[in-house]
Amino acid sequence: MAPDSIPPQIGNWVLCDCLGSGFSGSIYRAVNPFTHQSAAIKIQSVDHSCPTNRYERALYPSLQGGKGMPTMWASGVQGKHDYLVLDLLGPSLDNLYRKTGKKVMDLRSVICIAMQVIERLEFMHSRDILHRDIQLGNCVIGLPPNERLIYMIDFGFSKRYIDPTTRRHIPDSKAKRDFIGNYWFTSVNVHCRGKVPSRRDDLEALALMLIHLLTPNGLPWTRNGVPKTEAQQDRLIRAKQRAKPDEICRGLPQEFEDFLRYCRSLKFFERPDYELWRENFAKLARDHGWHNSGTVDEDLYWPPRIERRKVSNSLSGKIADTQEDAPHAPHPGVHPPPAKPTEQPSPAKPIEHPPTKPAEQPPPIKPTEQPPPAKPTDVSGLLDDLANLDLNEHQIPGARKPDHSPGKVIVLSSDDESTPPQPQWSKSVKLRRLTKQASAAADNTALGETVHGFIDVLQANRSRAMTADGFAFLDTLKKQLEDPSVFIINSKGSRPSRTRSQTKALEAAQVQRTPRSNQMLLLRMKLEDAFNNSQLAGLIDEFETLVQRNTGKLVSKDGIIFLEKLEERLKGE
Ligand SMILES: Nc1ncnc2c1ncn2[C@@H]1O[C@H](COP(=O)(O)OP(=O)(O)OP(=O)(O)O)[C@@H](O)[C@H]1O
Repeated sequence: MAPDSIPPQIGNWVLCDCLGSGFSGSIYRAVNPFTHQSAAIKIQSVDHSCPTNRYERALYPSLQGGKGMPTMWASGVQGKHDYLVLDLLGPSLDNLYRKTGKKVMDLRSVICIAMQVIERLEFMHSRDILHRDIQLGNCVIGLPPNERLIYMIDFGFSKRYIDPTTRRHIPDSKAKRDFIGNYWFTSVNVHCRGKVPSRRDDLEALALMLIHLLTPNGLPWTRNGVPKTEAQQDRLIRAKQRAKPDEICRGLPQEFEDFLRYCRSLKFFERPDYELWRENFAKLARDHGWHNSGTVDEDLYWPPRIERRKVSNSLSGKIADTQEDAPHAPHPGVHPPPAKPTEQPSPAKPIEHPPTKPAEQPPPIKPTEQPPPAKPTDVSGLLDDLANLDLNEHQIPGARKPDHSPGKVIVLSSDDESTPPQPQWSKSVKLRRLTKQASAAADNTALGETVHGFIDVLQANRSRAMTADGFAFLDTLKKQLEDPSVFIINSKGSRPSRTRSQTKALEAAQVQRTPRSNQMLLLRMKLEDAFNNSQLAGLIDEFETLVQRNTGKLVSKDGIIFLEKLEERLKGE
């Protein structure tokens, strides 16, 4: 049952058991009393600092109808609760893997996962969307009869990489950026080098996930759990960056090392050859005598049926591990603490959106019933395995345990937020409030207002130093501006571009100045020339980099002028 702070019914959906909670909120099984349809409802406080439900809501329509993409049946805001109603699905690969109690997963299952997830990513990418948080917990299987199908979930960090208006790929940037993703599988380029994620990075995360599944005790940098201090994070980054493909893939079929190398060889803009890699993995399966695997995704056996001789052929030395029935060594990692909803429900009317396209849906069940058990199939052994799996217990995984997943990470900055001195506190509170306002802003004018408030806060304090809260505010601003599917561009926001001679005059003026203020001046010029929200977001990114480099992260007078100009641009003044 939902806690008191969450109403027993949201929209047309009566809440039942809690399925899990994560970074952004909680997920409940829910039933529509009128149609008896069951679904999963993902609930997030509208005040959440990272409104991932809003981002997901904007992206889900583009993914509807795709194989292994959950259907969004409804969504809206009721009182303080932002909700998405999604297909009810089964356990995640993480749950299933741990349930087997093995140290490695059998090769056949890993190949099936590889082929299915490559297909999912191909589909997402064909719809212009990057997942950006590939991990075991975000791959789930369906409920019977779809228990062999892997679904992708959690698009809270996803992003369009093709601008819907210009149809251009997002630009690469040399500016160091904060990392979004998870500690374990996010690619080296994104996690360790601060690069902009693109299609290649989704695939690299998959490659690392597959290698992790085949490695006793997992990838080397995952063995100490999720880093809690900055020093631990740095150590993890170094270990990930240093690990050579041939070292982490030692003893595995060559395809896995080749796949990792292939992902790392891709250029930022390059389209991965999904078909080639599905075929490579299908061939690997055929080489092991798993002939049906040519048709790939129908062949996911779960939990893995260990075919001893075949696995031992290719994974010499690992077979002993796969057959071990000893209690499973904990699979290291950490989950972010579950978000505890604290808001009182409000009687506000829910806004429901009809689903774009109905998809395979588990048969409707009454609120108190458990979903039906797996039906017998003619695939030998599958039934036994599913019976052992105890799906009833695990299709409703409950609150996820700590220490089992790479968790979701948004590193905002290295600023120390702990125990701020007293005068800093009110600055911090104000900045957080502004961040909330920015994330709730519905147009550029409202965003401009928050920039105005931001300038006031910076100037009202004796120090114009940027704190972690300040960077968090700018990051929210960027996120709003970067995502055209979420954000509405203010029509007054466009402005005539400067003439060539004006630009020349400005360029001439800037050489008279010091190099750092040159850069800030240049940024101001670019601000005037920017013609869409996404460009403004890029400039805020550059602004942050410049401020980071300043001694004490001070915002210079030129920096304040930049912010004032930004406010003007947003308000269309
Ligand atoms: N459609 C669904 N059906 C059944 N269970 C689900 C569904 N979606 C999510 N879950 C469960 O809830 C958990 C959290 O879901 P999700 O990853 O979407 O939320 P999140 O708050 O973004 O979590 P995270 O912190 O992992 O990013 C999942 O791992 C899964 O166990």
